[in-house]
Amino acid sequence: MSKVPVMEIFGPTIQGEGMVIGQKTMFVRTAGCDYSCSWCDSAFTWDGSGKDLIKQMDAEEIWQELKALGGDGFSFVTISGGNPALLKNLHYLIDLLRENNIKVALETQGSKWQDWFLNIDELTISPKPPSSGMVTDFDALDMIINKLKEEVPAQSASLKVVVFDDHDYEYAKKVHKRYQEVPFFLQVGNDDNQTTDKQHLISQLLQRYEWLINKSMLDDEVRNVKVLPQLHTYIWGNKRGV
Ligand SMILES: C[S@@+](CC[C@H](N)C(=O)[O-])C[C@H]1O[C@@H](n2cnc3c(N)ncnc32)[C@H](O)[C@@H]1O
Ligand SMILES: Nc1nc2[nH]cc(C(=O)O)c2c(=O)[nH]1
Ligand code: SF4
Ligand SMILES: [Mg+2]
Repeated sequence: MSKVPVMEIFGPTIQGEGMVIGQKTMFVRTAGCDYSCSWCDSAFTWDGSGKDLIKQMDAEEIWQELKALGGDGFSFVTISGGNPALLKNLHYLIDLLRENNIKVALETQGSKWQDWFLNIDELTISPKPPSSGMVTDFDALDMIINKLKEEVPAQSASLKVVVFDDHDYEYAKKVHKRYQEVPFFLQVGNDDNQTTDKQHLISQLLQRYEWLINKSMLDDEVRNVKVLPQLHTYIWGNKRGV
């Protein structure tokens, strides 16, 4: 059977980000990423610090672990990473979840295509702004968005750009203009993803959220946008596995 590297399985919790924010969901976080964003809040999936936690698991083992944690109390699973789009054989898990009437969401940065994207109910593509230190391959992203447009209903995919500063905001606008027909989300960047001082973190994040709201509300060129925080950080701060 085909195995994939799993970093953590957790839940039930709320989806804290993007198009289905607030949704009760389980999470499967895969290991490994082709990027190394300066502010990655899940760097343990790729920087070596979490390597002892990685388990090679097949679809059935992951499903059993999800059920052991979530019992009968879930109908939604979110796959994140790292970049789960590096894993060609993830389709075994996606198919097994769907056979069990589970809706599947997946988070990826839009650097790599997999044919199984077409079987994801809620696909979030999160291209990375300049503050990440990464450079977007717009040829790859064009290809991904075009394929999705041809094959699946527009509502099931969305673009989510994390914004830390003015440069990131300009980048986000460029992405929105390029793919106007794709639902577009701006997300507040967390630039202090190590602190355990939750109250301080929340007040910082609220200020950043207000900044991002003000900026986009005053911008006539950005009309159809949803501006969101990372909701889970307001409840649990930088805690892992929530
Ligand atoms: C950890 S990534 C994993 C999935 C995929 N590699 C990606 O980046 O889309 C999940 C989401 O968290 C976002 N994220 C990571 N670090 C963040 C931070 N410090 N502040 C806000 N969002 C962050 C990413 O932009 C992405 O949308
Ligand atoms: N609650 C919760 N919501 C999330 N949405 C996206 C997450 C991620 O790390 O991909 C995430 C996460 O780690 N926790
Ligand atoms: S692409 Fe996602 S997982 Fe990879 S480094 Fe960037 S934020 Fe982290
Ligand atoms: Mg996260």
